[in-house]
Order: sequence, then structure tokens, then C-alpha cells
Amino acid sequence: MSSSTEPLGAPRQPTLGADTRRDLSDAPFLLAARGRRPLRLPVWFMRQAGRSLPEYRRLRAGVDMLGACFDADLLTEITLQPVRRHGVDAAILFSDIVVPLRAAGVDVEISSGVGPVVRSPVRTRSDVDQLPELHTEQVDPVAGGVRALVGALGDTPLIGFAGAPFTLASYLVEGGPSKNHERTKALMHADPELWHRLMDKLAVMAVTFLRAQLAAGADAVQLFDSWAGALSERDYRRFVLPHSSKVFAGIADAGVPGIHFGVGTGELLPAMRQAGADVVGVDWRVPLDDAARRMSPGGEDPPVVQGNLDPALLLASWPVVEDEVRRIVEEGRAAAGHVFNLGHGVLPDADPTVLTRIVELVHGLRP
Ligand SMILES: Cc1c2[nH]c(c1CCC(=O)O)Cc1[nH]c(c(CCC(=O)O)c1C)Cc1[nH]c(c(CCC(=O)O)c1C)Cc1[nH]c(c(C)c1CCC(=O)O)C2
Repeated sequence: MSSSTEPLGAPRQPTLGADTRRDLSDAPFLLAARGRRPLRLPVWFMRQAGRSLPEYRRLRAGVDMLGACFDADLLTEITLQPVRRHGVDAAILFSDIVVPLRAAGVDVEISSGVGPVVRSPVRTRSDVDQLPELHTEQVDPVAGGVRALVGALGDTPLIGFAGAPFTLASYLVEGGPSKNHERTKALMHADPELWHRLMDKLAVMAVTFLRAQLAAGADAVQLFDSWAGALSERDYRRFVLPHSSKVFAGIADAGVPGIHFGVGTGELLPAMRQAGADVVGVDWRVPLDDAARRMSPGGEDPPVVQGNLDPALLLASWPVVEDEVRRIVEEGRAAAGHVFNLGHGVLPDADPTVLTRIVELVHGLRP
């Protein structure tokens, strides 16, 4: 049986570490992710581990990005750096969305200042058929890092993650970062059968990668569909939603919160929630009260949201940042739960002391 027809979460996948996972049921991040109101509003930052931190740049000197992602000691230390420095309510695993592709044998590099570059783009039926399957043991260094992290993090939850099938497909089909995703969109419309075959393989890969992290003890997961906002809602529902739904279904037995995030997804928020997410990430374009209304127009079953400070504003003055943080916290009360975050990742030029101040401010506000 080929991998694309095998049921997701088949027995050869590892069990999900329910016996070893820490009991962090009082952790503010996990409470908020489950739609409860913790005493303290939780906050973490996408890309909190990375180039805004001088201690990160020192550790990474002379080590290439993907090399660091396969070094259990290094990825553990890099993941811990922002937790120590900022006092955030969650750690996010230091890794990358292309790690499972590289682990499976795809020739992909991360080029500094550019992003992932795929040597042989995937465009034909034979390219799709040759895309290798990911075997759990190929990401053993990542699992080793996760095990070390859950030992080192104390009461702080660890968020594991994977790239969603569409965002990974875009890198594979375009061969690198893309503004218009034109080859990807052309492929999905010109050959839907081939498109779904590719997406199916990427969904299986994401499930394998996430299950390895969950089996090692990750407390929550985030599915990054960073570029899904490039699609119309109609195309998203037809070409993407079924596959992202398979990813959430493939890890549902872990019983941990799942976050679903993309940029520019204001029109897609209800569909992204429907994929099976417990928490929906909102960038800076839509205020959180509006986002909650879009996902629950009648007010029944309100969503849990994460976001939505514009990362560019970290470079503005503190009074600007403070006003924005207060507004976002206020608007977040319209949702069932709010995990404070940026609307996208920390930019390399952000001043890390501003991030620490944001954590202190958020923690001092009424949730
Ligand atoms: C689209 C995407 C990628 N990778 C990721 C996404 C989804 C999130 C998003 O939308 O930003 C996910 C990712 N990549 C990285 C993390 C680490 C965890 C964290 O959030 O702190 C996470 C969650 C580390 C990284 N991933 C990367 C860096 C920078 C590389 C470096 O430090 O040398 C880091 C810290 C490289 C990378 N990898 C990718 C890009 C676009 C880049 C930036 C390229 C550049 O500007 O140099 C692909």
C-alpha cells in the first residue's frame, strides 16, 4: 500500500506520549488555548528563538540553519534562550517547516535572507511520485531535543509545529519563496488530481513530524500555513482545507491544543478553524473582536484566538507599542480565550528588550 492511501495515524506511527507528557493543566497558555480564562494572560512570540537575540547569533555563528535544526543540543539551547530572557508562557521548538522535507531526503537549503530553496522543484507526476516519505527515525534528533526540552522547561509548555501542506507545497512547486505562488495555483487548477496527490503526501509527512514531537512530550502544536492567505476562500476550501483537516485529525488522539496560523487570512478564518484547530492565529490586519465575530457570527461557540500585534511596530516607540498591546488585550476579550502574540514572526531588527517589556505589560493586564 502506498503512503498516500495509508490511513493517517496508522499503527506504525509512535504513540503519543500521553503516559510521559507533563501535567501542566494549570499553565496559563494551555488554559487559554482550551478556552478558559487563566489568572494571567499568556504571551509568546512567533520566531522568538532567532535573529533578534544576540545570544542566538553567537550560537549560530558558523552553523548552517538546517544543521542547527538537526543538532539536539543546539536546538534545545536555542529554544530555551527566549524563555529565559523574556519569561514567555510557552516555548516554541526551534526548527523549520522544511525540516521534515530535508529529513526525508529532499534537497532543500535555507538560504540566509531568502528562505527555503528547493534544488529540483516538484511539478510533474513523476516529481510528486518521487517525493520521499518521512520515517519517524529520520527526525530522531528533533525528538531528542523535545525530550531534553520538556525536562528543562519546568512549568513552561512546549509548542511543537509543522508547516501546513499548502505552504510546503508552495516552496516545493515554486522552488523557493514566492510572491504570487503562480506555479502552485496553476498546478492546483490545471491538474487537481496531481495537486491532491501532492497535498496528501505532505499531510502524511506533517502528521509523522508532529507525532514524533508529541510522542517526545510536546504540549501543543501549531500548524503554520503562512502563505494560505494568497488563496481565495473558494480555492482554500477546495484545494487546501481537506488536507490541513487530515493533519489535525491525524494528531487528535494526543488531546493537546492545536493552533492554526497564516498571514493575511482574514477571509479564511472560519475555514481555518473548521480544519480542526482549537486556536486560530490572527495577523494584524483584522482586530481580534472582529476575528471572533467572523468565526462565530451568532456568538455561539466563540473561538480562541492568538495574535495580533504587528511585528513592524516593535520598531516604533514604546508608547506606540503599549497602546497597541492594551487595545489588542481589550479586543481579545470578545473571544473565548486569547493567547497574546505577534501577528507574524519577530523581525531580525526587533529590539529584544521591547519583547521583554511586552511580556511584563501583558502579564500586568487583566486577562
Ligand atoms: C514560512 C516559514 C519558514 N519557517 C517557518 C515558517 C512559518 C512561520 C512564518 O510564517 O514565519 C517556521 C519557523 N522557522 C523557525 C521557527 C523557530 C521557532 C520560533 O518561532 O521561534 C519557526 C516556527 C526558525 C527559523 N527559520 C529561519 C530562520 C532564520 C535563519 C537564520 O537564523 O539564519 C529561523 C530563526 C529561516 C527561514 N525559514 C523559512 C523562512 C521564510 C526563513 C527566513 C529566511 C531569512 O530571512 O533568512 C520558512
